[in-house]
Amino acid sequence: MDTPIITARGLSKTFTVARRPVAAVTDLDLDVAEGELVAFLGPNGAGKSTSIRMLTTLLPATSGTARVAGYDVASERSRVRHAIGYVGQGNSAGHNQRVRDELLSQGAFYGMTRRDAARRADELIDSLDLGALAGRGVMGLSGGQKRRLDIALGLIHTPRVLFLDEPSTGLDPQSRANLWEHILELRRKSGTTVFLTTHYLEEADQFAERVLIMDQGRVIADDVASRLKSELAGDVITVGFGDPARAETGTPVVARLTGGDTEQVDSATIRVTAKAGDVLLPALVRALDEAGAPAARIALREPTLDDVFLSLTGRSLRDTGDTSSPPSPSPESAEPAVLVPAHDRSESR
Ligand SMILES: Nc1ncnc2c1ncn2[C@@H]1O[C@H](COP(=O)(O)OP(=O)(O)OP(=O)(O)O)[C@@H](O)[C@H]1O
Repeated sequence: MDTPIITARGLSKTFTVARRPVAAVTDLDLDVAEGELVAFLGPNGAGKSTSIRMLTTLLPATSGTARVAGYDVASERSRVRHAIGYVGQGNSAGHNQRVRDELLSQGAFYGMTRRDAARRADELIDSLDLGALAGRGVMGLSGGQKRRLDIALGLIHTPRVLFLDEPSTGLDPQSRANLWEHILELRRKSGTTVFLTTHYLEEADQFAERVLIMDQGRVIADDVASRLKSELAGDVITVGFGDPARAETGTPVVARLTGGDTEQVDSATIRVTAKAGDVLLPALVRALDEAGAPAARIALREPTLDDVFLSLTGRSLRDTGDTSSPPSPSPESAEPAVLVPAHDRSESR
């Protein structure tokens, strides 16, 4: 990798809650290349937002170091802030300006001339499909429209890196798909590095070039989604035998061929996980026939990132947190949706 645009070494954050230490992030090591699209995936409380908030200078680390766009997040905060865009979990609902004026104000925060800000605002209005809304008040926008505006606000100063904390949480599926189209299009055009957190497994799987899975403050997997799935989880094979006696005869055959632990679904159905299950299936069918326990039906499901999480932690991502609705932010973490360089409200923490 050429000089990474984001690096972290041993980055850690411990909060004190009711006089007890809470290790939110432990020893985060990270290298992100310029132009990469990286997703942080993990259950509620895994430490994703805390990591992003440290990388964006919103929160000082307890220990460790990080550099973003060539600058140290602790000693060169202002330079980091000028080089990055940050869109947090909140949204811009509280603002009462019109959409285009909101963008111009954001440009002014970054010290842009009015002319430059206007040119860039119009560019973003165009590429984020906000044209019909440019003269509308921010308050009246829908959730998806507000998120698109947030992203435009995060990009007004043409940052090299864009951090998005759960950009699509709370949006309906159509607005999520639309938002992603815009994120991908922006990337295609500008090559901006995008680092985001999400609860949605499918999003990370489909759009991220690299997925970091976080659990209990630690990164437990870091690779392209397809390799995580093929190497850390297997295909899920479900074999239905039609009757329990046949299942009893067939189960050891399935276990031997797949080398996996079989799991009983019901008295006549078992499930097992196996690598390259599609290659295994014909032999499995033959072996069961020969053993006198022919399968009545066989289903094969390719692994998901949830299976990866399950194989790494023994828990399902879907059980460990609500993946469909936004978590309520703790009062301590309440902050603006979009970072502006003038606000240093997290400095003292
Ligand atoms: N400001 C804070 N004060 C005290 N504890 C905090 C604070 N912010 C986060 N934590 C704790 O740190 C841990 C990690 O939280 P964090 O918000 O980083 O997780 P997350 O993976 O982003 O979760 P979510 O998906 O719910 O946003 C949790 O135990 C959380 O309660």
